[in-house]
Amino acid sequence: MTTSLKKRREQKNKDEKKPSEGEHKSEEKPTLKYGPMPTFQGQHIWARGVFIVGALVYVWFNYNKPTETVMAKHKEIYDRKGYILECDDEYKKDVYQYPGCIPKFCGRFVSDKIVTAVESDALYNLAKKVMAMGGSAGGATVMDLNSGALSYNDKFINAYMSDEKFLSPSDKAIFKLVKSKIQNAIADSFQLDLRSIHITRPLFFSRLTAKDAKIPNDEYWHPHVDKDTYESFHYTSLIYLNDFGVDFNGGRFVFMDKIEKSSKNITVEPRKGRVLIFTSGAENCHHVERVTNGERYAMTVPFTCDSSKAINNSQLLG
Ligand SMILES: O=C(O)CCC(=O)C(=O)O
Ligand SMILES: [Fe+2]
Repeated sequence: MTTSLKKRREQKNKDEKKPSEGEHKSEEKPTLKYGPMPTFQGQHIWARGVFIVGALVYVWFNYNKPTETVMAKHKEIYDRKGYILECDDEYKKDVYQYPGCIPKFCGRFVSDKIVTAVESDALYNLAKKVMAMGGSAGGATVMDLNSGALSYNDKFINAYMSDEKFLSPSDKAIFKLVKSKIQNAIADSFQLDLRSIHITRPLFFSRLTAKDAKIPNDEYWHPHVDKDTYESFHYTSLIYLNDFGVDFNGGRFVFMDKIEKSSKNITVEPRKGRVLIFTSGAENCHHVERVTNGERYAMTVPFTCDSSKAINNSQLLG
C-alpha cells in the first residue's frame, strides 16, 4: 500500500468517527432503554405510602426481637464472671425446705479456671469413647453416667451392660476431683453450706449436631427451666468440652430474660473447660441454639438440696 493511500484511509476513518455537533449533544443526554418512564397522578403520595408501610413492617418485626448481650465470649478467659438475680418464687419456696442450701441470692456464673485443660481433655475423650458405643439418629446423643442410658438410633441402650469397662480408675478420679471443685464453686458463689448440696441425676454427657430430630429427645433447642425439666435440680453446672467457632458453630447457651415487656438474651459461648453455674429456677430460663455444623460436647453436672436424690454411689463416683 502506498503512503498516500494509507494516509487517505486514516483520514477517512477519523472523519467517520467524528460526530457532528448535533450527534454529540444527543449522546450526552442519558437515553432510557425502555423509553420515558410512565408517571401517574398522585405518584408522590403513593411513593410515600409505600415507604411508610415498609418502615412499619420493619418496626413490627423488630419490636419483639430480644436484645442480645454476650456474657462469655469464646476467645476470652474468665476467672469468674457472673450476675446475681432475684430468685423465682417457686424456686425460693422449694429451696427453703433445706437449711444450708438456701442461696443468699440467685444468679449465674461462668469460670474458665475451675477445670484444667488436662481434666477437660480427659472428660472429652471419655465422652467421645462412650458416644462411639451408641449415637442418636437425630441431633442429640446423651449418656447418663448414673443409669448408663445411652442414645442409640431412636431409642436408648444401657451402656453399662456392654462388655467394655469404659470408666477407667483415672476417669473416675478425674471426675471426682472436678465434681468436688464445682461443688465448692457453687457453695462459694451462692454462700451455701458445702455439705448441703449433693450431686444428682441425670448426670450426663451430651453431643449435639445439626441433624434433624428423630425423637422428642433430639430437640435440645427448646427454652426450659431446669427445675421443671429435671425435678431434682437446684443448682445446674455445665462443663463445656470443646470449642464454639472451632469444633462447631451455633450451639451457644442462651439465658432468656424478661424485663417488663422486653426480652433480653444473655449468651455464653462454649469453650473447652469452661464451667457455667446457675440456680435452676425460673430466674434462669434458657435454651441452647441449634448447632449449624460440627459436634458440640458438654457435660451436665447437677446438684440438689434433697439428700434422698443424691447419687454418690453411681458407677462414676462409687
Ligand atoms: O448443654 C448446654 O449448654 C445446656 C443443656 C441444658 O440446658 C440442659 O441439659 O438442661
Ligand atoms: Fe437446661
